This record gives sequence, structure tokens and C-alpha cells, in this order.
Amino acid sequence: MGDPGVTIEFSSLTKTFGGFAAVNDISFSVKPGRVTGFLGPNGAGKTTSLRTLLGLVNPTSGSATFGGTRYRDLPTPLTTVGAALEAASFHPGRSARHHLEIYARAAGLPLARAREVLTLVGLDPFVDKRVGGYSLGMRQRLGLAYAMLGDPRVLVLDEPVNGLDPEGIKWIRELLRGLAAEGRTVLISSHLLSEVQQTVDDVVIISKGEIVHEGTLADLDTGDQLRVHVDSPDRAALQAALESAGFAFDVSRTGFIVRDVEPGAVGHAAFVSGVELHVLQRKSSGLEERFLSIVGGGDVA
Ligand SMILES: Nc1ncnc2c1ncn2[C@@H]1O[C@H](COP(=O)(O)OP(=O)(O)OP(=O)(O)O)[C@@H](O)[C@H]1O
Repeated sequence: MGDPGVTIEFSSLTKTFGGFAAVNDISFSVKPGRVTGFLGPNGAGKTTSLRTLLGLVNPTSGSATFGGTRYRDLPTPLTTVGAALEAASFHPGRSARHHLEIYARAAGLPLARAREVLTLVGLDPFVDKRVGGYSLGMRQRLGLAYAMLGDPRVLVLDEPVNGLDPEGIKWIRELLRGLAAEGRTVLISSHLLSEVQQTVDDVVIISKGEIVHEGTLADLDTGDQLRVHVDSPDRAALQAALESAGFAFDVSRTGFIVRDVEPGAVGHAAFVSGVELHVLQRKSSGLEERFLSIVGGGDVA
């Protein structure tokens, strides 16, 4: 795109509703050229943060800006920021093309742009169908088409993967990665890390209105704890072997989960104690588990 791109800045943003802090003093930035996942359980404060960013809610204190400019002060909002906050907010009686032509006209864009973005999101066969008959996944695509209308440098999408089938998830992943590769800033929210983990470069995790983690997806991965599942026909002997090796472990229904060691070390400890093993396995990456441990289970609304 040949420009430096736009950084989204949340700076000490707080939003209270009648004394309750839905968002409490959050600060983070979202860089251009990357897809950033804004993650947290239901009720964590994601939507409130995004609505404040888009000027739909006034902050109690602090700010959320696009390179220092508030949404409402942007000279041409539709060509700077494309947003999709709710999948279901389109009039059911109108067609997708009708909707987008109205928005295109209001923004002074060529009407043909409506058809172009509908084609981009794969709704071409349905452009003249009433939106009322659309599935949730189709409404998601329509929301994305609306967001893309002004060919914006920034995309802000609330739960864009929700309602999409596996093929749709793969499609949106490729689309968003392509848009970021063009130097755009892409911010997407989700309550599940697993839903967006193949899409995002960076993650910002919010829980109970506060930022509890900010970094690359890779940071989150390497922070993962190494765990080994081990079991023996003689569990008492295995437990004694683990204790004498000084390992930290938990007893599980299916044996023992040993923490912070390689499988080889566990196997060796069993071998020197003469204990037969029938399970010796590194536990899977557990990125989602790490996410859940960071959000501390969160208050699920
Ligand atoms: N207008 C409002 N008045 C009072 N409380 C609100 C209002 N909007 C949000 N809240 C509360 O603020 C908290 C954060 O809500 P928010 O919708 O931002 O969370 P979220 O992370 O987007 O969750 P979800 O994924 O369920 O939308 C919740 O406890 C919610 O009940």
C-alpha cells in the first residue's frame, strides 16, 4: 500500500457502567501488517473496548485512537476503518446489494464497489436475495463486505469466525492474512483462542476488564508448560520412582502428569527404579489450556 500503516492505540482506557468497570485502564497497541487477536471469555470487555474505539461508546477516561486520531475525528472514516461489530444488524427485507449500495452512496463511493466487495466475500450468487434468509455465516460475510467497502487501511471485526463452517474459517483466515500482508491493520476479537490461532500473529488477552497478556502468538506458545503423561501397571512403584527422582507431578485418572521435564527423563527415572511403563507421552501443545489459565477461567456471562 506504500504507506506506513495505521497503529491502533488503546491508552489507559476505562469504561464504567454505573460504577462497574467493564474495561479498566487498558493500554495496548495493534500494529499494521499483522493480524491481532483480541481474546477473552464472554463478558471480559472486548465489545465495550471495540465500541469505544469506533466512537459508539464514550470512554470514562483514557482513549482509543487510530494513530492518535479518534474515530469521530477521522476525515474519511469509511476509507480508514472498516468495522463489523454485529452480524445480525442488517434489515432482513433488503438484499445485500441494496444495503451496500446505500452505504456506498452515503460515502460517495462508486455503486459498483458494492458488487465488488460482495464478490470478494463469496456472496456473489446471493447479492439480490433478502438478507432475512441468510445464514449466520452469510451475514458474517456480509458484515465483512460492508467493512471492506471503503478499501480501508484498518479492519476491526468482532467475532468474525463465529457461525462460519470449517471451509468458511479457512477462507476468512486467508483473506485476513492477505489483507495484513498488504500492510493493513487487522484486529479481530474472539472468545476462543483455538478459533483464531491459525490466523493471528499477535494476541492481546483481556479478562474481567483488564489486559492479562500481550505479545506474539509464538510468545504464548513457548510460555507453554512441558508436561508428560506417564502410567504403569504398578502405579505405586511408579509414584515412588517419580518421588525419588524429585519430579513435580499430579495424579490423574489415567496415571500421572509430570511437570517441567522431558519424556526421556521420566522414562529414565522409571527404568532405574525397575518400573515397567505402558504410557510415556508428551502432552499436546496445550495452547488453549494456557489461554484458559491466563484468563483464570474468567467470569463467563
Ligand atoms: N451498556 C452496558 N450497561 C451495563 N453493563 C454493560 C453494558 N455493556 C456491557 N456491560 C457489561 O460490561 C462487561 C463487558 O461486556 P462486553 O460486552 O464488553 O464483553 P465481551 O468481552 O465483549 O463479551 P461478549 O463476548 O459476551 O460480548 C459485561 O459484564 C457486561 O455485562
